[in-house]
Amino acid sequence: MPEATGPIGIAGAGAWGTALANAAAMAGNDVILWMRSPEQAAELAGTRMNERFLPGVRLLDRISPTADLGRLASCCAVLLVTPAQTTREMAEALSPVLSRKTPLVLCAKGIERTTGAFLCDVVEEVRPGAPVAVLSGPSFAHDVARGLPTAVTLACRDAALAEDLATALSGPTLRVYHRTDVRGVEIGGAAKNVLAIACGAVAGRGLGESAKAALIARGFAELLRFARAYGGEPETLMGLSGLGDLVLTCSSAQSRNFSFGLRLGQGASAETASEGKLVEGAATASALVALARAKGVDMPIAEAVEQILSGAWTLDQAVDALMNRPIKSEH
Ligand SMILES: NC(=O)C1=CN([C@@H]2O[C@H](COP(=O)(O)OP(=O)(O)OC[C@H]3O[C@@H](n4cnc5c(N)ncnc54)[C@H](OP(=O)(O)O)[C@@H]3O)[C@@H](O)[C@H]2O)C=CC1
Ligand SMILES: O=C(CO)COP(=O)(O)O
Repeated sequence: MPEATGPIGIAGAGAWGTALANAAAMAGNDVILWMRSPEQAAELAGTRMNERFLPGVRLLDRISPTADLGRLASCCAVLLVTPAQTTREMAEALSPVLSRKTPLVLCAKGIERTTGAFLCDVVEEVRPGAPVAVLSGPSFAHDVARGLPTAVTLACRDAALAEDLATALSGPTLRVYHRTDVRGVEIGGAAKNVLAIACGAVAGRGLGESAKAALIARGFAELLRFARAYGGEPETLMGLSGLGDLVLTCSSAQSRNFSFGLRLGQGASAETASEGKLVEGAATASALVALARAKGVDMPIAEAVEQILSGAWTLDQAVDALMNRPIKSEH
């Protein structure tokens, strides 16, 4: 990354984009925070608050909110923090704005639903040869924005760039580790959301803490199998962006994926359980399961989530199906 040659750009001013803007500013960077709505940009510039997505958190002075995508042209790196399913359209919009050398850091967690493509591959299709990185790990936006201690992983195939980006974004309360295993890091983030829906459903149905722990452990086995089949390194999945994020998301009602599952478990329909919030696991489940099937990877928990979301199974049928699988060796 060209050192200190410009501000950090953030595309997307939802909860995570806003939290990352504050974290990047706290790490000593000027930050340009882009959002699509000029009204929202004016409000953020005036009040220095993002009440809709991150209530109670003040934007640091080094952050410039804008609705002008062209302002990101001056940035030394841009973090893309819009929902996973908007990655292609955002990469296409950013492509003419950014220099070929500007790294795009993907912060969404998911798989493109319509094509089954990993998000890095989507971006490489749109910006062939331009640097792409992934930031993922256990990190609730509210925790990061409140300056609570958090650790995440940033992966880029270019090891030196991964280190530069991790260093630039690390601050007093956000610690960014770096890796070159882009695929492993993005798989961890995408798959844990689907598994968190299952954990939430178990909690919502009152099936007990033991069942939840079993789901986390067996879900992690699924994650490892899937990652191995698609070229992720097992060590990555054992780290922050795999096990770390799986445990966080599967055990807290702060997670939108877990809460969505919780409401499913309490009897809500898949249509109403999101309560209008972004639930990345629901958007990614069918693509994850299709990719698993294509390589013969056994992912019974992810399959059960997909069957519930598609309306093919009730939650009770899913539990029966999981409990009545043939007895086998654990590993
Ligand atoms: N929240 C968290 O704790 C964390 C979230 N993430 C990941 O970050 C990603 C974003 O999540 P989060 O910020 O929480 O989501 P939010 O729902 O809080 O915000 C989504 C943002 O994306 C914008 N957006 C939606 N669609 C488009 C589009 N088509 N073009 C441009 N902008 C768009 C929204 O703008 P508008 O208001 O105009 O619709 C909004 O600013 C997800 O993939 C999530 O998994 C990762 C780690 C932590
Ligand atoms: O990814 C997250 C924490 O690491 C946020 O999870 P949710 O999208 O489920 O809220």
